Amino acid sequence: MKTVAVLGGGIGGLAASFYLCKNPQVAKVIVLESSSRFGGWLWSLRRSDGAVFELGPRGIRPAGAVGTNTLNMVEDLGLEGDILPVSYNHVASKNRYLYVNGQLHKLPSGISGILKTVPPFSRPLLFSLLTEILVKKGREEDESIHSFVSRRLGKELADLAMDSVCRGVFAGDCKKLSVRSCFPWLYMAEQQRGSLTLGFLLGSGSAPVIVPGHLAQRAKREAWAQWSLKRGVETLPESIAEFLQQSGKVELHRDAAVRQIIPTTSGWKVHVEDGVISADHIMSALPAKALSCILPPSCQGLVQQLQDISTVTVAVASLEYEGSILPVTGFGHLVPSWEDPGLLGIVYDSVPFPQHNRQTGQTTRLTVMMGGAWFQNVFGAPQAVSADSLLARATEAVRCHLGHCVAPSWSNVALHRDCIPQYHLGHFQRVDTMRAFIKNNNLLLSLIGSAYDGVSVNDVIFSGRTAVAELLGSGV
Ligand SMILES: Cc1cc2nc3c(=O)[nH]c(=O)nc-3n(C[C@H](O)[C@H](O)[C@H](O)COP(=O)(O)OP(=O)(O)OC[C@H]3O[C@@H](n4cnc5c(N)ncnc54)[C@H](O)[C@@H]3O)c2cc1C
Ligand SMILES: C=CC1=C(C)c2cc3[nH]c(cc4nc(cc5[nH]c(cc1n2)c(C)c5CCC(=O)O)C(CCC(=O)O)=C4C)c(C)c3C=C
Repeated sequence: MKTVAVLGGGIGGLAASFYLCKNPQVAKVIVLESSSRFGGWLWSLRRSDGAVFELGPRGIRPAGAVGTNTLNMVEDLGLEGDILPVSYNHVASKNRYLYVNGQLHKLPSGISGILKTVPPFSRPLLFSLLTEILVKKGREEDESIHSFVSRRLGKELADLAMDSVCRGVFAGDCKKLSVRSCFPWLYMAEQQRGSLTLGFLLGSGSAPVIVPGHLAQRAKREAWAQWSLKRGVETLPESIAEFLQQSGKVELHRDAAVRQIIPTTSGWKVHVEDGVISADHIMSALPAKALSCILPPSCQGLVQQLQDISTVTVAVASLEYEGSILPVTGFGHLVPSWEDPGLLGIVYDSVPFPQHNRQTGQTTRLTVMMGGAWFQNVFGAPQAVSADSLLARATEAVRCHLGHCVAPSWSNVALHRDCIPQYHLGHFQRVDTMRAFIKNNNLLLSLIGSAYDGVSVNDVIFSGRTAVAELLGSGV
């Protein structure tokens, strides 16, 4: 019977513990989290008047195997009654904007959208998609997202669309991010079908098969594009923690920073501030740098690779306005890096999730996100930036982009240091090298969380499930 130490109580560590806990081969799970709360970046600021402001993820996509897997977990936790779905027909799914040349532009959607020229683009999307079929397959093992999309679909789509999408998923620079690691389905479509258009039409890659439960079937039937929970997405880690607590098999430790881990002949010694814990196996759901700092010198090969995975800092300004202030309606808008490097975009939170508005009176909730890969250049060192200057920058963006000059009635600024890993060129090799090091040195260690195999909440939960299946050799 195994004792497994799970390092990190973000959604990755909690998801791994959830799957471990359900497996009869596991006797005990010890979760060690350095901060005073579980959930990591899943963080919902709840006000006493009922308003909810998401400081991290705000909507989770149900699509694909990883989306189905998360919904199965949500159903298992009994959270079905708390779900807030947003369907593909909802205005928040249909209307997404780019802020280009000082104006908001609705992105093309539906068949008619790809047939005509829609500004800021200079030709119909269909033209780029058809000519793409004739483009030769790339020969590089990896390529930046910008280079890949320029080569296949043209520089305009790379500069406008992909530049913005990378800021809205990785807060990152598409000229540095790896297409193979950030968008594996794009890479696979070219590899297997020789074209993104054909890959999209005919399918490519081999997705794992996850049997959908009732909730995932409902999501498909009702065509959900994304979902949240009544009291915010933080309800998910809270419910997992409650489930783990009730299992009787799991010890949950907050304020328990792991200082060092040392391999022994049969497992590990895990050093925390006030003692040492023995474990047969470690699942690390820590940020890559945090893991690199606690490994012993004998793991130098692993330490260097972990340190090479960089991260970026994002400032999140949550703003509440009285009344309905938006000139357009939709999910929000993204800003390409050449338009304004420091301002990533604005999410119109009250459009997809009006249920999170204050219960009395009409309000508009917005989130302005700033920094990312451009943080240092635009704002300077994160530790020296004041919340007031970030708030001023955020309200200025609302004035400039949305034409609303009145100050917000409530605001909150959060600085998320090193919150999102950057899968730069060669990331897949780094991850392969690390896993080979672990295998060759017989280390009883699994690497999970956003640093390796995908940054979305779904990917991170799935990484926990995969690690447990690999450890215990069975379905979970
Ligand atoms: C602003 C923002 C918006 C996002 N939006 C979306 C979105 O819309 N959709 C989506 O799918 N994803 C989104 N994401 C991404 C997603 O939220 C993250 O990738 C995911 O939550 C990462 O989970 P994790 O468990 O891997 O890491 P983390 O949440 O970073 O958890 C790691 C944990 O380890 C702990 N820790 C660190 N060092 C130690 C130590 N020495 N000992 C013990 N514990 C330690 C930390 O305190 C933390 O709790 C967003 C992220 C951010 C920051
Ligand atoms: C720190 C990372 C992120 C920032 C900054 C961010 C800002 C931001 N995002 C949107 C719009 C969308 N984001 C979507 C999904 C999504 N966003 C992030 C991270 C950040 N977003 C992640 C990790 C994901 C999950 C991606 C996945 O594969 O599931 C979506 C949904 C995507 C879709 O349905 O196609 C939208 C839309 C804006 C406007 C914004 C503003 C700065």
